[in-house]
Amino acid sequence: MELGGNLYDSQLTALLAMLLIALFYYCYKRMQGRLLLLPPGPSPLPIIGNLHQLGKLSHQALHELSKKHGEIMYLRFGSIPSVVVSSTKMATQVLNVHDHVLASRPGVSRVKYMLYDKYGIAMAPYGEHWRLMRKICTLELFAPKRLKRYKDPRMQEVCFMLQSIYKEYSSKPGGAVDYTEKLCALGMDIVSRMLLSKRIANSFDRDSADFRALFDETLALLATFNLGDFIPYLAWLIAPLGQQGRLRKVHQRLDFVLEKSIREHEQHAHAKKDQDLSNDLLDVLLNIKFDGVDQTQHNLSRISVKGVIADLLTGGSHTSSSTIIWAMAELLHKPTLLTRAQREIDTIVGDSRTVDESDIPQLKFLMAIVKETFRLHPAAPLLVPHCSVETCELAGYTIPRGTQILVNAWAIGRDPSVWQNPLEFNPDRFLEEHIHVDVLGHNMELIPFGAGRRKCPAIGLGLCIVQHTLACLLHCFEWRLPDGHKVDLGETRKLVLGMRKAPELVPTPRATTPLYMKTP
Ligand code: HEM
Repeated sequence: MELGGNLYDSQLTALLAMLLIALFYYCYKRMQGRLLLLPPGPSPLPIIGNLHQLGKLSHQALHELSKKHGEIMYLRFGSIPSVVVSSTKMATQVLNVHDHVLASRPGVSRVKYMLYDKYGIAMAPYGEHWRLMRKICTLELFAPKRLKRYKDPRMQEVCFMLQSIYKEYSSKPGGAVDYTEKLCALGMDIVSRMLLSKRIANSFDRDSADFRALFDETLALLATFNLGDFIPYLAWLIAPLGQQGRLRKVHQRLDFVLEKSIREHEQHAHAKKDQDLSNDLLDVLLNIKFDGVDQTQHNLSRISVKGVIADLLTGGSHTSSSTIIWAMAELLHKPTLLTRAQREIDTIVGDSRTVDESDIPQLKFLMAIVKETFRLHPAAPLLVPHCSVETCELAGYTIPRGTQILVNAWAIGRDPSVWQNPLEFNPDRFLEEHIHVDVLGHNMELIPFGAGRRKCPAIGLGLCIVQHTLACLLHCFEWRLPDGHKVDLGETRKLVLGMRKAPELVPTPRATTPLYMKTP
């Protein structure tokens, strides 16, 4: 009893001490805020700051707040000082004018546990390591020559998906098909074949099935809201029981699977060289040598190889599929657009072959549909958080060092001062008034891949997967909603921006459905 009482007293004292420290820190930050000219924003509460104002769809909540507080706002998420920008002008300041000081990433404890923290690319702080990783991605992994080399596996995966839609149609003509799961599997398998030469979604081998389950668990854990990420000094107190342990366990399993893949690749490296077999991206990473500070040649460290692979699987798998799912939903919502897109594809491609990636530049309306989808439904509505490496001035306000910067690409895509009838899905705007706007980061009004130093290094690949897959779906099948159904364009936010309820769709093969698809 005595021992229990003492333990209780000491826990209570520790808690009170923590709360006092938190209160002191809160007062100190408020005073500091008054001394510095910080951007305007809603008043924070002690300890949690503005977390209570985020809701489930933080991009929407921040958009609403920006209507009141302006295009640049200062908030605190727990103990994380944050600036949110919501206009083309401010995005230009962040991603172009001050890009060199705002191109770092904030540390998030879950990423430390789950992925490889600063050793990969996506969450690496701005500095030498990130520069090296970025160079490798740009010159080695996603260079146009390399992308061309992986065209066949991409085409095979798209055909595999179309075939599986046809199979499901044949087994229950007139019934809805699970096309969203097929698209998610497609996104994963295109990336995993490029990276590891194997499918992790559509595979019957046990290792791949384990990999997929593990990967899904990793993504789910990364997407879970965790108060401890925002109030790290109280994380031990508020983390759900056992969560840290679970994160560590999943990471250990992921590490084991990646380690196994690396060992297999190392074992086959010599045989591949001898037989001149084509390399996957893991082979490329394992073969990379770079100049160390002492001008000697070093291999990329093992933890960096695993970090980059984990980042590419995470960043590359669901981004493309969610965009295609949104595009299909918008087209079913406005079937005249769907028919127009099919007519265009039929004219360019005809009915004797499937769409090839090289057809895309001629499919102007299809490209406009994809841009319009990116405008209204960017997969990463707040991009990936940036962070300031030093104190700087933005639009006359002070942005202290270590501030998290969020760019609300979702809000910018709906800004009525840029887009006429912004909420209307109207691809024609990209054939008329906004014909010169691209998604490559040149035009700040449309930045689904970000812009500046940290923009997505795989824009070419992401765009190609979305445009080509969408064209194939429209070319091979007629699509309709089940009788009595309507499209619900509500959102949900996991790691990427998804549909609250993706519509069920019923396919019917078209005259253009290739014969090979119909043969078992
Ligand atoms: C439709 C598809 C995609 C979209 C919309 C998309 C979007 C984005 C966005 C918004 C960012 C953050 C930009 C910023 O911080 O300012 C990003 C970063 C990144 N993306 Fe993508 N992405 C897509 C596909 C892919 C694919 C297929 C891969 C790889 C296989 C990939 C790998 C990465 C990586 C590694 C980063 C981090 C770059 C860095 O921090 O330097 N993405 N992407």
